[in-house]
Amino acid sequence: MKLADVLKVNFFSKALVRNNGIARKIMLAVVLFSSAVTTVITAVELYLDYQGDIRGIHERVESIRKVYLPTLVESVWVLEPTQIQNHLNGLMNLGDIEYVGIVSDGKTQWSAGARSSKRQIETVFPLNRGNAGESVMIGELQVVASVDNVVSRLWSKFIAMLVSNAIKTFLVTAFVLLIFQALVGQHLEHIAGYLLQFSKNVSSELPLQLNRQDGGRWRPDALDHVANAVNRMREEIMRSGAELTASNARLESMVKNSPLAIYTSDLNNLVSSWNPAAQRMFGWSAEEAIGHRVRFIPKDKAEEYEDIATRLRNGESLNQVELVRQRRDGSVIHISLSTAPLFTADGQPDAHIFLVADITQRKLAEQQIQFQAFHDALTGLPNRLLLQDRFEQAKAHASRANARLMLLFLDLDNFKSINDTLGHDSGDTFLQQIALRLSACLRETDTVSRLGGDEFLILLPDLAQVDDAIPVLAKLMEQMQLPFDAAGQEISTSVSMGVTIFPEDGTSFESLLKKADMAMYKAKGDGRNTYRFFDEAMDVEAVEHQFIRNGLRRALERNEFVLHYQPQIDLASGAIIGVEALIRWNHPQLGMVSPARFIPVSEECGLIIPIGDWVLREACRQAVAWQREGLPALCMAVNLSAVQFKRGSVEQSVVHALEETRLHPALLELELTESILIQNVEGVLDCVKRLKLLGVKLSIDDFGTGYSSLSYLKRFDIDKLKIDQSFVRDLGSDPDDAAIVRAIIQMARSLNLRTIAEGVETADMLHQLCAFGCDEAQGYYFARPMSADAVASFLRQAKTPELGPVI
Ligand SMILES: Nc1nc2c(ncn2[C@@H]2O[C@H](COP(=O)(O)O[C@H]3[C@@H](O)[C@H](n4cnc5c(=O)[nH]c(N)nc54)O[C@@H]3COP(=O)(O)O)[C@@H](O)[C@H]2O)c(=O)[nH]1
Repeated sequence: MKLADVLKVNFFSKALVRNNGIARKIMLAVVLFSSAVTTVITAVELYLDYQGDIRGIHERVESIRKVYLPTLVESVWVLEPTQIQNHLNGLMNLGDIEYVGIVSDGKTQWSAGARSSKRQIETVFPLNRGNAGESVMIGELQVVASVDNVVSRLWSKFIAMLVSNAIKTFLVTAFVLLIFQALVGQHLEHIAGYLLQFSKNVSSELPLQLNRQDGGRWRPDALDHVANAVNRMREEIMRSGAELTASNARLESMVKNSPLAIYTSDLNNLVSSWNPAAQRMFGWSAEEAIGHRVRFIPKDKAEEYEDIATRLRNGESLNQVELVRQRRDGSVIHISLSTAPLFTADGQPDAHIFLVADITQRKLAEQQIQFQAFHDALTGLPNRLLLQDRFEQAKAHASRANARLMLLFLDLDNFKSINDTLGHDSGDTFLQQIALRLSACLRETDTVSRLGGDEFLILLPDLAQVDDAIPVLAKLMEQMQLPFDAAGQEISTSVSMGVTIFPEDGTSFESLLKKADMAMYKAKGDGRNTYRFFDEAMDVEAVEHQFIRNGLRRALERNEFVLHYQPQIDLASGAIIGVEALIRWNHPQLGMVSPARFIPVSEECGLIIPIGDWVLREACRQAVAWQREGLPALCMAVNLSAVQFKRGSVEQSVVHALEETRLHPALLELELTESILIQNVEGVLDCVKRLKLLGVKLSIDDFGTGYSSLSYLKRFDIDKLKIDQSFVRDLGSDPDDAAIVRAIIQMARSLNLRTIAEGVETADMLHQLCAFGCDEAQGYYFARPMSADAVASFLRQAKTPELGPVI
């Protein structure tokens, strides 16, 4: 815009002044400054003028003294009134003199003019005349000068100056404004317009160009600097804007693709944003959720929700709080919630952000793990941990109520053989049925748990007295004997049960459990299918049991076992035809320990397998050793445990022992118990057949105490029956025992089996046995079990005591 164009603009146009604060301020500043300066200068000028005018008056009055006074004095001396009056009139011509008068003798004698002005300067000159060398005062001259004219003149001058200065100020102001508008204002407006446009459309605006020619003497000037700064700012904003856009896009993508549900709500809990994961997690779409309160609080969680809402209102943040919510379809979802308040620019909370992870799977897994941690996987029954927990609760209650608790330790009597016979799957089904039946026998407040294998533990709480539980025990025993159906197979079983009572038998779970276990073993030992209450004697047995169990493995490693041998006599010839190998444990502290004490323990813990192998090898080795010493070949009888048949490989052990020692198989006799032959009949039968094929002999130990079935004697191809010493012991006194012994011998003869009587202690017994036709005998009457060396000596002496006219 050129100056000419600017001049076309009305000074007081909207653009220039009315809506232009800067212009107004410039105008005001120029006016005020100019006015102030003008006023000061004018005042000084007027003051100096005033001083000059007053000084002029005084000079004129002074000129009267010098010029007019001598003439006037002469005129007054000679009293020439006309001349005096002319003088006075002449004085009136002097400027600003408005009155002159001559006062003599106290009276104004002559005067000219009048005192009319408001402001006056009055001067009095004495009229002195020399006369005869003396100065005589003949009157005085009063001169009054008016100051009004001076003031009036100055006032006019002031007005003129004011007007001229006002015009000058106005013109200068207008000029300054025009110059400002031309040089600055229009460009500022242009910059303002540009920035306005830029703010509306940041990305598409070109750089700022000022509407003026480039170059010039004083360039670059402030406007160029402003324009450059605006352009730099534009670039910075565009760069930041691009970064912000990219960052926003990233953030939006993150929120959109986040596996976490992310949503925000205002302070009234109205949802303000809702990402796709929130839709997937809760079932409400963004359209349905935004602007509403999402109803995902289950009814029973209202209180918990209120608590959280209060904490949020108080500005708290929550970090990974685990909660239960419900989806749109009402299904339950477990979530981990983190939330924090959001703030406005001035720091006021105005919303909340929520980050939610779906932890349903994890929670279910945790519940599953929790369940598994406290339950038995096969039967679903509580496990030992849970039972212990319930025991502790019941104990606390019983202590307060002075009541009793009962702990029952159940063990199935024949589960091992059921498992072996029917297979593990059927065994598992069977255990599940046991669990169901046990649970059905009990109250809701009782707890049945499975310890593992075929062991169950039952807690009966709140018993007023022990007798109250007797019907429960009887019912359990009875129910367990009813047949079970496992995978289409009917199975019969029974249980042995040990019972302990709180507080009589102990107060801690561990001690009651241990004692119940002992009582259960006692029940087993007493023939199974029964229950036993714990008593202190069991405790002693159990301690010893544990002591022996702990020492058994070490005994094998340290060669603490030895074999003793008891001779077996042929009653027809009186010759020693064999020995029975009987194991002993040479215990470092207990001395020689009887097999009756440790064999059952070794059977229980499985160590009977390596021990049995050792016995076989050692017995065979000794038999060969005696032969090598030149002693007669003896038949070596070795006891086999049922456990060796069940868990070990008897056949392999026998083969190894025979191969290793080169003992003739016909000189090895294996003593089996009846119980071995009735378990897993087919398996044992095969094994026994193979053993027979090897050429070894088989005898049935303790015959008469078990099933005494004739059929298996035929099937298993048994060679000899060993009549149990319990019948032999009272042979002379108990006719029943005598009848049994005779019947066994007769039956054996009819089956072509040999018989041997064990526990023969007296000659009477021997004679009676001979009379019944018994083939062989063994007992203290002939010899006690003895060491290998003692047997050798015994054989060498070949001294069989009083066999008499043996048969
Ligand atoms: N599986 C294995 N069992 C074994 C082994 N060695 C022994 N045993 C079994 O231990 C039980 C106890 O045996 P033990 O203390 O050796 O008693 C035997 C004899 O000492 C005893 N006996 C012999 N004659 C008499 C007698 O006149 N009176 C009397 N009171 N006792 C006598 O009898 C036991 C022999 O019994 P048995 O085996 O039935 O012939 C015992 O059951 C042994 O079987 C082993 O190595 N493995």
